[in-house]
Amino acid sequence: MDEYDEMYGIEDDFEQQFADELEVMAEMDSIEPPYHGKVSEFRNKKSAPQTFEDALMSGDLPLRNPAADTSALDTATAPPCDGEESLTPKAKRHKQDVAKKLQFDATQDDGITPPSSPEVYEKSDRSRPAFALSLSPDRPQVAMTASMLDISGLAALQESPKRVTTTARHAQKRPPVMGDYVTVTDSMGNRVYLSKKEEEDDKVPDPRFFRNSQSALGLLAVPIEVLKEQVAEKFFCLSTVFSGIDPELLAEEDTGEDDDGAVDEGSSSRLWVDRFAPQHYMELLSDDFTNRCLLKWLKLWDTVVFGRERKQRPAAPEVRSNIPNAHNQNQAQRFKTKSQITEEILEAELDQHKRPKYKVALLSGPPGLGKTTLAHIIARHAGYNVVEINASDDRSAELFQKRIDTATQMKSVLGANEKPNCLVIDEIDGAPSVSPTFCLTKTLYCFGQLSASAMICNYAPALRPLRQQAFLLTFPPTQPSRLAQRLAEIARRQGMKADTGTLMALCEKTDNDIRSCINTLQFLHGRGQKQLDQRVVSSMCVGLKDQNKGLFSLWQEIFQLPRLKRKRVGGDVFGGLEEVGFKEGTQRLQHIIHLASSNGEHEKLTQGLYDNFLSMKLKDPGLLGVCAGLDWLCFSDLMNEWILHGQNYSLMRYLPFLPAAFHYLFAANSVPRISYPNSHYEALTKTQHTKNAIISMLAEIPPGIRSRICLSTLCLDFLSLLLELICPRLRPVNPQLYSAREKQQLCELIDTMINYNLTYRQDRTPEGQYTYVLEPHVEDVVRFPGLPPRKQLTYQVKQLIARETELEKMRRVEQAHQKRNPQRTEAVKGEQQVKKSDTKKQTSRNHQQRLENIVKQTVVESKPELDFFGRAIVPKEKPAVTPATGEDGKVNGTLQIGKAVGNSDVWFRFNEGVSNAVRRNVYIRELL
Ligand SMILES: Nc1ncnc2c1ncn2[C@@H]1O[C@H](COP(=O)(O)OP(=O)(O)OP(=O)(O)O)[C@@H](O)[C@H]1O
Repeated sequence: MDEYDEMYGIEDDFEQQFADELEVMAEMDSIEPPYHGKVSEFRNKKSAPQTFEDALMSGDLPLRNPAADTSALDTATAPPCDGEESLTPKAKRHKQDVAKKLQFDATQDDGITPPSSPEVYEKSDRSRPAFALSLSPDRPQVAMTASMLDISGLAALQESPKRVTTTARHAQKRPPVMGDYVTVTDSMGNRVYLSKKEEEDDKVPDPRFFRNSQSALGLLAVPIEVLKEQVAEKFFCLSTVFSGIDPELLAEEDTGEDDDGAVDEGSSSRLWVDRFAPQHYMELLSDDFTNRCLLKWLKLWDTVVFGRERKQRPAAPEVRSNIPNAHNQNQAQRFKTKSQITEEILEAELDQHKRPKYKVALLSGPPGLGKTTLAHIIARHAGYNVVEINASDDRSAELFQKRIDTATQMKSVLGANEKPNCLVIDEIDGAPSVSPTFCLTKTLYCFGQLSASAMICNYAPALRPLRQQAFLLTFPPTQPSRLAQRLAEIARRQGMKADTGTLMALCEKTDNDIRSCINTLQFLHGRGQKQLDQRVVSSMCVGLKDQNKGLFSLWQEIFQLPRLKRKRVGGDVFGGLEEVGFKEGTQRLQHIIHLASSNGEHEKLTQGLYDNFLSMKLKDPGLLGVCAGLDWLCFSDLMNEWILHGQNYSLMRYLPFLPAAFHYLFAANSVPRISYPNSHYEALTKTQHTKNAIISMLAEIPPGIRSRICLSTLCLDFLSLLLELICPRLRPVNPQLYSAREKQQLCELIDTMINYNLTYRQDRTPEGQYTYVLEPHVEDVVRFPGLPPRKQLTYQVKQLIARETELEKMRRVEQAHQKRNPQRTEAVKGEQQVKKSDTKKQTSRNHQQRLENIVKQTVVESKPELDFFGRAIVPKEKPAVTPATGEDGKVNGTLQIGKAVGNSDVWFRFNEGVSNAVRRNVYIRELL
């Protein structure tokens, strides 16, 4: 308890307050040998009395094993010495007790209180530190081990390599303003503060002890570094247990030294892929062109992100000077390298905001080539803060979108991360299917000026829309020589011996997968394999991530003999297995089965085999191979059916044998030309189309007929005959000109067509010609494509049939309607007639009015009738009729024009002129 506490009567209840924490920390450390005591045990244990001389001696004594030397220090109270390791926290003593028990009389029984701080963390061969403590010049100087003075955390200093001296000269009544100090209370209760002075020491102090003693808050009994190491060790032990690597062997490995002779303990437990991961651009193994392109694309953002103007690329003068004329310039333009073209595209395509046209870069390629590593290194290299999202982690589109928004719209404002973000979306092919397309497409338009984005994926069809908007970079395989060189370096640093040939074989085995190669090396090293040879590598079963080849390469491998064995196999497709020998044959079989099973797309694979096997170069005049292949296809089809019907998926293991059989039947030396299989899709579409046509035809057939035909009967027996029936010989003239027999034939045709729900519909060909097609289009069901129909009706006949069919349908509908509702029909008929007559009257009235007007306006000039010689003819006497004169004395027009015009039921108007219209004789009686 210090002065402050004494003044205010505050009890030092640290132990009570933090008892639980101390307990937990003590338990955590209790597993560490050799101290197993818990805090509670220490609390209950009374420290053995220790004389000051003892303490002095123990401080000056060379370090001993406390177990062996129990006399010097009680095990419970003694600080851990070299040769022992204890992380167990010891009970913290009340400072007051310590102070009170601290006697400077050598004869006093009350010894120095054992240190409360247990921080002895690791084995050390450092000499035990000691303090020279002088209270006052007139008192004898005393030297004591730090372990004896456990005051205010001083105990921690005991492990410090630095020697700390406190002298009475520095004894002050108040705590010194500067520097560290020790508080000392004598038996009289006087408290003084002693400044601490460090003695020179050659050894560099371990920062963790230093920190713990001086700047730590004392919240942790064990420094965080030690805890981290312990966690790392435990994690490593667990990971090795799960991965099957003997931890003891790896422990051995951990003690091994690299060429520098020093081993970083933390790094020994790490995976080699992490340990030897490249840190700089120059350490990348990926193709230089790809690296440069990505860097260049990222640098395009510099103008908007960092405000740096882009340097204009100087023209290549030497190239130009070498080109004498325009023709050669054109040639040079034409023969630009791929890198030149891509770089020019990258330079040219900036939008109006000076941003690259493609806002995202999409890196694709087989696994383990270092795509993610490249994205990280390039982004860091270009001055960005890398924000990585693993798209396969977020299975919902919303979450994925949220993460992207956070990464693109937020920016760290603290510390070293105060840089613009570069969003790296790893495994984008594993994102929820809608996410990549929609979320990212959306994001592309929202991209602020602070973000660029790189996406890493393998191959996924879901990414097709995204590919159109992204700067695409396809990773070529890593060069085996470069990879082997890197592997050799890693092996050398780990003390493994491996020649280049072996490492090249490893590269080939893993398809140049960096991750797989390094992991294999570590695995072999962990098993104690310090010398690698080809035999070891070839006998290894190397696990590869996503090792499935594309369908095309798979078909190619099936139809092509492996390169090494080509000469020996020859062209005999049946004798291949015998000739190459059982072993090689088995290997090929295994290889193809493995490829087919890892691909998983059995259906598509089989379709490819089916579509392509006949176009292979076969030396098989008897077609025995073809028959065998078809047998295998049937077998596979049946198997598939059984699997799906019976849900017996254990049979699926037999499916990859079909590709293996095809390999032995049809594989040849030449490179096969494989086309993507679409016959199945075409057949499926056609079947669907045909079914739809038949179903729509059957749907409208009257029940009386429908009951006698079903789908299969219609297709197999009936339809071809029906199509013959509906093509009678009809003259392409007006049906009114048909003879009675022809009319009868037409009636029957219309009847048949309606009964089988067939008609002709006008259509337009792509060339723009009008034509009539049968509706539903059932002709395709029974006719082979490309063959002309046996009988063909003319356009006019089809038009006639279509029209008559429609009319007949309407008539039938009306009849049916009438039959169903005769009274209502009568009433409607009556109404219609009344309406008709009304309309007629109305019409005639209108006409009458118009005619009357015309008649009124007509001025009939009465000219005297003249004879041949121009003499007036005297009219014969007529019966005396009172001339109907109007009130105005004019002669009535009706009388003069006659009844025919004014009051007749029939009237016409004559239009002068010429007409080419078809003329017909119309009798008045027909009009009445
Ligand atoms: N030049 C190199 N030297 C050593 N190790 C490397 C090198 N390049 C990559 N690696 C290591 O290889 C491993 C695979 O790299 P990375 O994850 O970048 O590949 P990837 O192409 O993204 O693979 P995936 O498609 O499976 O995600 C990483 O652990 C990385 O540390």
